[in-house]
Amino acid sequence: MRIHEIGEFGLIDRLTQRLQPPDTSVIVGIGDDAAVTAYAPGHHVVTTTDMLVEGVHFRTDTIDDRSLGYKSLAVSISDIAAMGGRPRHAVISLALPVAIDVERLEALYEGVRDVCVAYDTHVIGGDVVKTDGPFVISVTLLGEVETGRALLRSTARPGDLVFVTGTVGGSAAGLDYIEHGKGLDVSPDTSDHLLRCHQRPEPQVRAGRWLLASGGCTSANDVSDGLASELNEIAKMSGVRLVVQAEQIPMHHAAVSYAKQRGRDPLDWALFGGEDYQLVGTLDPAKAGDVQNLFAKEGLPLTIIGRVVEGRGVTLAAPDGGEREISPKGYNHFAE
Ligand SMILES: Nc1ncnc2c1ncn2[C@@H]1O[C@H](COP(=O)(O)OP(=O)(O)O)[C@@H](O)[C@H]1O
Ligand SMILES: Cc1ncc(C[n+]2csc(CCOP(=O)(O)OP(=O)(O)O)c2C)c(N)n1
Ligand SMILES: [Mg+2]
Ligand SMILES: [Mg+2]
Ligand SMILES: [Mg+2]
Repeated sequence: MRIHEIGEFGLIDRLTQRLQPPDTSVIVGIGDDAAVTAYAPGHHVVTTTDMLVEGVHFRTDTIDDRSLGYKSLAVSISDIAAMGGRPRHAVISLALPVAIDVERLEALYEGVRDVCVAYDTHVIGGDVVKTDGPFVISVTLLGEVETGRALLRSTARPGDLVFVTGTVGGSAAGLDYIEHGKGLDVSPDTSDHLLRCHQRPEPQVRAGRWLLASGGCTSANDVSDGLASELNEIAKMSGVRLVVQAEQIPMHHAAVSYAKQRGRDPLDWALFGGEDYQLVGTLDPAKAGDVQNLFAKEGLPLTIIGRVVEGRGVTLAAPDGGEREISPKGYNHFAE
């Protein structure tokens, strides 16, 4: 069905029908000039926004519409997780080429509902406009964090340990598989994992909440542009140098085995690929053991990959003792 058959308001009705009902934090939801929301006492509001543009962030051959809906919010939920917060309310704006099928947008909103249910988030409004350009999805997400407790990029200190949650490199491996992997003999387990990493990233809200609660996390950032870029952000904003051991960087065996089939170094995907939506940051060395025990008890993977020293920049150390500088190369929208 074409959008002109139901009009702007018909479309909004069809899409918002797919969302979960609002909770008591939504005082005025979809339907009025603006939404009114309540936040828990003793909390600050955490706000983040990101755009996804067809051709830049996705194509119809790289992701299905329902996963795209899921991922559109997941990338913003990840930023709230990196602040140690809880996601609460989302605003979604769509710039739509007039020929786009309504059914595609309905599938998109089923994915939006899936991720909202999984992360206890409510869509409280949005906007739809037509465009002669590409399909654009813009998400603004509001969350909450205990007053004065947000995890920052700027507070790592010499002596701290560097950690990363989960595994990295899987999303870039997934995109490579979509674009180049079809003729290769890749096991279903491997392709399932890589596709899931790229198309259905799971933002690390629980990890962020435990990092905050532990009192042992001295800085955090989420991995959207690649580990190299995110580590450099922490180093720059904290005025320190991070020394990372290459062989400690956690990569899933699916990404490692697929890289071998492609004749690629999986470490390049981990460092420079991006879209892993894991958390990277630093721990107070006196509390790092407790944080590791806590994460083990909660079944949340966390790996120590290096340490913080005086200076600036990021060093990658190899097992043979060799060291090289890791520039903030990664996904950069305006790189040459
Ligand atoms: N057009 C803009 N106007 C104002 N602030 C912006 C703009 N684009 C990005 N920022 C801010 O710059 C910072 C870094 O952005 P970005 O690298 O996109 O962060 P992230 O990778 O976590 O999404 C954020 O605080 C973001 O809000
Ligand atoms: C078709 C397609 N090409 C390339 C990519 C890879 N890619 C696009 S944007 C991006 C980085 C993350 O997006 P960005 O807008 O920089 O998010 P932010 O850092 O603001 O969170 C990556 C790795 C992709 N996902 N899909
Ligand atoms: Mg951003
Ligand atoms: Mg971020
Ligand atoms: Mg980016």
